[in-house]
Amino acid sequence: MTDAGSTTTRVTVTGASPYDVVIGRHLLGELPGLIGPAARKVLVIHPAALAATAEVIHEDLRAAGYDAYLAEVPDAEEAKTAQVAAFLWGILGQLDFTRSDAIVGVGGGATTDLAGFVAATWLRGVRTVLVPTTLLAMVDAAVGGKTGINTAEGKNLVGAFHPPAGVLCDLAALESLGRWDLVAGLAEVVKTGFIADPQILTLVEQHADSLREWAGADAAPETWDVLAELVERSVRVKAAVVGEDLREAGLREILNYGHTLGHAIELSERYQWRHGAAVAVGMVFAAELARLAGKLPDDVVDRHRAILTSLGLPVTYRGDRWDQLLSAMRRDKKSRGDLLRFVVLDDVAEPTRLEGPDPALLAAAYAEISKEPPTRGPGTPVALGL
Ligand SMILES: NC(=O)c1ccc[n+]([C@@H]2O[C@H](COP(=O)([O-])OP(=O)(O)OC[C@H]3O[C@@H](n4cnc5c(N)ncnc54)[C@H](O)[C@@H]3O)[C@@H](O)[C@H]2O)c1
Ligand SMILES: O=C(O)C(=O)C[C@@H](O)[C@H](O)[C@H](O)COP(=O)(O)O
Ligand SMILES: [Zn+2]
Repeated sequence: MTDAGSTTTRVTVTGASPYDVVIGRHLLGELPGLIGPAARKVLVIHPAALAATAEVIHEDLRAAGYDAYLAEVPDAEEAKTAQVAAFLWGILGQLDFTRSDAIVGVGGGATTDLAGFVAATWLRGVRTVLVPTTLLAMVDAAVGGKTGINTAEGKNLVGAFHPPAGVLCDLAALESLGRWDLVAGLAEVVKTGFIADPQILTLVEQHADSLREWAGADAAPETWDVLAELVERSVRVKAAVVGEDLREAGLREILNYGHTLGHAIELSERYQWRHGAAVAVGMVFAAELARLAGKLPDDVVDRHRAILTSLGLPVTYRGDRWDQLLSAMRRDKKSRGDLLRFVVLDDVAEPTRLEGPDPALLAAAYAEISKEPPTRGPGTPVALGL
């Protein structure tokens, strides 16, 4: 237990409908204020793992005078399907939800992506408040209004830009978060460091051991303090970027660093790898690509491997999947026609784009990160990607 994050920080995301990302502890009391007086009905969407938190929210909202309802959805990527979205549309329809009503998403990034998507599409858009409960959702998924679901062909292929009315990052939620989910969230934190905030990289390098061994409620106060600073720094970067470019016309693409290959790996693994683990491999691939293109110095590529490995994140992927991965990467949202486009770095905090790289360059970069396919013997950890 700790009092880290006991002070409340508000980061405003600017744009047509500005909103606050609130970071602190014991924030649920802020929910009615964010939902606003116009709503009468509120649907609280959550996975089973967050049932107790969702029930507290449900009771609070009822006490505040709302007609509140709970909808439990499948865990993790199982939630990000057209079938689950349709299940929720059915509930909203049966409950006569109108445009003045609201949706609350409580959970990790998969839940907030789904809840945001359902809010974006119900009656072409209703108010949504997000309560992220994983590190990854606090620093990235719940902020910025990118919502979506997967299809059989790939990750997040269906979605909408629909900013929330507010985001509550209650750090106390991280007390119950498992070690590998914390580490997966750190991959996006490290991404933010490489694209925009070198101090994040320094902090992670200094505290990698205690972060990797995340002990939740039993973590040392110093580890909590570092985590609170990492959340705030990451949210500030994300807020600044999406405040300037909500619809990913240009600048926002930098947040996709490592995701071109990362999403292809997630598809290849049928979503049994954590998102952050796939993005970790994707960042090393992007770094190798930039190095081979004569952009990125060797030491920055080495720094990618060192920092990700120190957290226990993967930096290689099986060598026998290249054709499949290349084909999946063509459906990346940054592609334009036949042109594959990658976010790469010229240096730390100097993101740029590499457009239409030579296929031989891509294959050479992949050779730098590929390894033999794993043997699935007894004791081989599967399904983690970590
Ligand atoms: N929209 C965006 O801008 C954006 C950004 C980054 C990632 N994403 C998406 O976010 C998803 C990954 O998010 P994630 O890493 O949070 O995964 P997740 O939502 O699958 O959650 C990981 C696991 O943690 C559990 N969990 C959640 N909160 C918990 C808590 N407080 N205590 C214990 N267990 C808890 C969940 O039930 C789940 O099993 C991916 O679908 C990715 O595409 C979206
Ligand atoms: O907010 C963004 O923009 C991002 O790209 C953040 C990513 O971490 C996130 O995984 C996002 O969902 C990827 O978006 P996509 O457009 O590549 O599906
Ligand atoms: Zn991501």
